[in-house]
Amino acid sequence: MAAEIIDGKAFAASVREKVGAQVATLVQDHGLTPGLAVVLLGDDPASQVYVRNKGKQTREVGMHSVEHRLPESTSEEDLLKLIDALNNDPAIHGILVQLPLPEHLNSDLVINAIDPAKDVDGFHISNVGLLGTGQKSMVPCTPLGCLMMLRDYHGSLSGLNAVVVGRSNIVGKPMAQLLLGDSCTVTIAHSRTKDLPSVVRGADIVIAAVGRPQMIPGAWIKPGATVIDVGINRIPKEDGKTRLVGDVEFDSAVEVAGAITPVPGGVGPMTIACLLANTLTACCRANGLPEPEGLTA
Ligand SMILES: Nc1nc(=O)c2c([nH]1)NC[C@@H]1CN(c3ccc(C(=O)N[C@@H](CCC(=O)O)C(=O)O)cc3)C=[N+]21
Repeated sequence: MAAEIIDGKAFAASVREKVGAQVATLVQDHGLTPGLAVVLLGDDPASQVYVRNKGKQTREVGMHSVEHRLPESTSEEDLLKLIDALNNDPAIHGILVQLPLPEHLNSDLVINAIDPAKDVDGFHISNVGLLGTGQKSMVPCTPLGCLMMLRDYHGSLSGLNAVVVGRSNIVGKPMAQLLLGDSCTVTIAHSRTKDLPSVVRGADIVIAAVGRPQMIPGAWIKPGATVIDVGINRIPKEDGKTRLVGDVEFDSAVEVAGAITPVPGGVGPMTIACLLANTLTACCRANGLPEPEGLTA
């Protein structure tokens, strides 16, 4: 029997609706408008895709949106100056510096220059440490979106075997922390993992975040497992155009899994919705207000 399709696009719309409602309350009751600043250097194609949808959605939920597009050649000094200005701007509650940064910049240094309270990507070393020790933090958007969909589908995740394929700082590692926080038994697999198919076959939950198109076939999936496909890969079609595929071979996996997220329309839209949720959270915390409901980890 074919898997249930987890509709990330619809789920993201419901998250944005919640965000929008709580933003309206903030504006009305407290005269506060959450503000998000996105800093983009150069013209990385993946980042372009992301920015296109993001600015529009930020305004749609009633937030203040600022975009800083800088040349690829921007110096570290100039970028740090901009971050410092945004850190000190009371109208800005969230700062996102698009990754990857150009080669000549040290991304660790740049990310760690962001005020951790405004680090809506959750990439600052303080937020990484807080998440790793189970303390209140800003949680990276993609793993947060995956967690929301998993909780919605399963109810409790307690005791489930979760395999995260991919060990990046932006998805794999924080995803593993969140699943551990929800009492999953977590395995982080990667390119050097021995017998990856059998590791994946042990999973009740598979998080595919390797960045290799259609790498995980249905034959690796345990029947009935939940498959969350984080990959967004553009591959050529026969007609010379391109199409988006995930890290999972959808057509075979959908026949075996119990539930699966599609690409596009799965994790991607949830990432942007969670960025808006994090901006709202940052605004509430900055003003000593209660955490937004149903939008944090
Ligand atoms: N600091 C930082 N944080 C990020 O979160 C970040 C980043 N840098 N750099 C670039 C990547 C890329 N990324 C995407 C998010 C959503 C979609 C998305 O919504 N995709 C749609 C498809 C869009 C299309 O049709 O092309 C979908 O999956 O359905 C795509 C890509 C966030 N990124």
